[in-house]
Amino acid sequence: MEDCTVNGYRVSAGTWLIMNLYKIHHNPLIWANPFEFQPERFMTTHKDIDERGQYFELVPFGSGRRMCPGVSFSLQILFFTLANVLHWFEFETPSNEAVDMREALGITNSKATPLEVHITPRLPVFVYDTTN
Ligand code: HEM
Repeated sequence: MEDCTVNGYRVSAGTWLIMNLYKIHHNPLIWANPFEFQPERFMTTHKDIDERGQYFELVPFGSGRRMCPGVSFSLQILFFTLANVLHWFEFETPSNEAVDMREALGITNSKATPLEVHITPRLPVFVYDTTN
């Protein structure tokens, strides 16, 4: 290990660096309306961005040698679970009001207000019978 200079900043050997992912993921130079929940941006303006640590604008799993080893597992399970839940159930807010997508401050990302939803089966009843 040795001292180095990154972007004009002198960093002494042994310094602990903690990335501010919140700032990176809300950079208005990269993300238009960074505080708006716009998942469609990943199908339009940012459709070619990859979340596996190669594009430093979006690094939810970190990057490099210490990045999350659960990345492939997580991406498969997330899509699989979400697709299943949406296929099996209908989701509605109590009076069909819009979901408040504001965030609360914290180490992990959580909603500012609790999510209230009514969940109803959308398939014929016999499909949910796991004893068959
Ligand atoms: C959506 C789900 C997940 C997200 C967003 C996530 C995110 C992260 C992030 C940001 C790091 C730190 C990477 C770094 O220091 O650069 C990390 C580390 C780690 N993650 Fe995940 N993770 C997820 C799921 C999982 C799962 C399912 C597993 C295990 C089955 C896992 C195991 C680990 C381990 C062991 C580390 C430490 C790696 C190291 O320090 O060398 N993660 N994860």
